[in-house]
Amino acid sequence: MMNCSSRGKLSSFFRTSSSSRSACRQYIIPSHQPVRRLASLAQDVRSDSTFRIPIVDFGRFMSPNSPREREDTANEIVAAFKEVGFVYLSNHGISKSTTDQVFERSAAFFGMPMDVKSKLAWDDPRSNRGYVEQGKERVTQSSDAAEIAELRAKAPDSKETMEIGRDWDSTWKNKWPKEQGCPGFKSTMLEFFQTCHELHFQIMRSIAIGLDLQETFFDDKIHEQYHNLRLLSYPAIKTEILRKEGQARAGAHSDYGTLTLLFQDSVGGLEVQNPHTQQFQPAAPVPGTIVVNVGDLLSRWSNDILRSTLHRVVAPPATKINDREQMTPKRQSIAFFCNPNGGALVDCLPSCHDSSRTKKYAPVTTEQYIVQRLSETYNY
Ligand SMILES: O=C(O)CCC(=O)C(=O)O
Ligand SMILES: [Fe+2]
Repeated sequence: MMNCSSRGKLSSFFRTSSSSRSACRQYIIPSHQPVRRLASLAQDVRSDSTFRIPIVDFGRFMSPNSPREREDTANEIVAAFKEVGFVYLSNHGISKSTTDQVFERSAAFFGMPMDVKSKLAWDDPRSNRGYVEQGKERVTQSSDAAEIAELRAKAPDSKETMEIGRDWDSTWKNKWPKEQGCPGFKSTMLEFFQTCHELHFQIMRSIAIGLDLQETFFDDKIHEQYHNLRLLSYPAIKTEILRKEGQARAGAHSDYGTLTLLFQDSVGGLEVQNPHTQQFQPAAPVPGTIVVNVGDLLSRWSNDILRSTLHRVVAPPATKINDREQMTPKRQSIAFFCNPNGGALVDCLPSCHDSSRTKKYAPVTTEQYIVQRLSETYNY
């Protein structure tokens, strides 16, 4: 597997890809020279009937046929993030067997008895590690403590999660279950954490190119793995409960960091707000792809040129249990929340402001920003 020190040897990373296309190509040394260009806005996603989250073939970035193809792919990704804030990435280099194994170990974790999981409880937003039982988090855009507490009491998110951070942090320790309680859990999650970190690193390179920055602009600002791997489990629930006013598996929210890599099972229910009409549209699972979306810190870094788009998880088409009642099946997803380094100062990117577009936000460090957001939405 690739690590930070072997970043140059990307072809070996992609040899594990299921894509024969990427497997047989040679990695091309970055040749991008920044050129100032005006943002081009696609027009075809602006009505609800044409709204779509584009599918981008990331193999064309990682193992391109020409430097031009690589740059075109970077531009496609950035265009999607400007317009929609979301893309589906295909040929991303993470194999199906890897994600199957992560989903399987995640299901085994949530299947453990509650008293075992409770001993691993999440208890501090600075750590952001551990098990979160149903009702503890209410994702929302509100930052008013009283309003969030009321929402949490009335309509808590119907999900449980397990949060995992970098394992070598000197201050904060991951809360691992005992090996015999959930065999292979820790090693599977640690390997996946590294794999997702590496993919984030490459997507950020594509964003640098698409924003006319040096390709390596973000490298030393995102290499410390200040990320959060979140395993999500949404239990089966009567559909009528989910359809009540304000109820959802996860309420409408944006994510906090640079990018989120989202792996979902086949159940569905994820919806993304069309930023042009404010209507929520399904982001149905597309086999073999990862959903990637921009978070608030990257949006802020780019002076809102890249969109951090609201999304939520609601009831997908339901299964009937009798004439009157329907059941929404259980659902699993895995979100890898990518962040800049904790101490990185997120100040407007050089290519995102000039005399006609001034800086909208004060600089903030990643740590200040993320801890503030987490303390607002959790009850602990
Ligand atoms: O479960 C999903 O599909 C999305 C979860 C999500 O958006 C989040 O945890 O931030
Ligand atoms: Fe999210």
